[in-house]
Amino acid sequence: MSATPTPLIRVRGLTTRFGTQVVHDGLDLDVQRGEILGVVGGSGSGKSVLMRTLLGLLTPAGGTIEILGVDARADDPVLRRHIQRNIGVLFQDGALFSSLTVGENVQVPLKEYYPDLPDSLRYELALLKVKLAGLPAEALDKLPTQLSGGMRKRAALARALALDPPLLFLDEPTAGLDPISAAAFDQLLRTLRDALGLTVFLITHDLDTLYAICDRVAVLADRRILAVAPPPVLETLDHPWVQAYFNGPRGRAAQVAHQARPSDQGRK
Ligand SMILES: Nc1ncnc2c1ncn2[C@@H]1O[C@H](COP(=O)(O)OP(=O)(O)OP(=O)(O)O)[C@@H](O)[C@H]1O
Repeated sequence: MSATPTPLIRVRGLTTRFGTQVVHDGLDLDVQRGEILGVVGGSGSGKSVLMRTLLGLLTPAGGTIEILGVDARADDPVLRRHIQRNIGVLFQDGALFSSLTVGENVQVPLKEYYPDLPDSLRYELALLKVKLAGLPAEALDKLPTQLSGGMRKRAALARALALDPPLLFLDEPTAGLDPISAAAFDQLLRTLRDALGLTVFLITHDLDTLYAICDRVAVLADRRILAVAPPPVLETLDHPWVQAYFNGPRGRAAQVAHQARPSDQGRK
């Protein structure tokens, strides 16, 4: 009998609400080790609330959340710190400290978790992460305002990778990027996943991203996860939002573009 692999994220019966507004109602989700899981859903369907709840920034009304095999709702600071130490997060706006250089931004988590690390080593580690995120070494001494939007995303990614987390959360990383920068960012994520064995929870509206790099896509609709499957399977799902999203004009264009790029197929 073969053992079923333990998912890196396991959510059961999650309920979240703000006052009388129910955002999630009995939501279940598994994210498997090593996969890039895309999360899609209409505006206001609760994608960001889900991510913030998984990160422990919002308290749900009910349900269980396990992250890296640990009960993420346990009232235990040691467990909470273990989870925080092992996840990287890239919020939608990048959320870099504007008064710190890119290098100093990347060093923030290193300082927090390894305060005794010599400055020179911390600097070298920050440089490594900046290069890993595809930025030139010169970016290290720049302020976020001195970078383009795409470079800022990469700087935020470098900071998210500072502690070599096995699990990465990204909220719309390609929002606001031009199509070329967005495609380059997608490729970077895929390369990092392949090289570092990362598991990625990725909220996106970007259909190109879904087809180019996501192994599976979770559809958030009607307050729960309606389905989790590769995009070609979701295209056939009989649900009005899913049909409008995957088989609308933009969805069709992404499908055609994906079919024209056979290199995308081999990575699944
Ligand atoms: N802090 C909050 N207080 C009250 N309501 C909130 C709060 N955060 C989110 N909501 C509500 O929860 C619902 C889900 O919001 P959420 O930001 O998760 O949507 P989303 O799916 O990420 O949308 P989008 O794609 O537009 O970013 C919305 O109705 C929103 O107004």
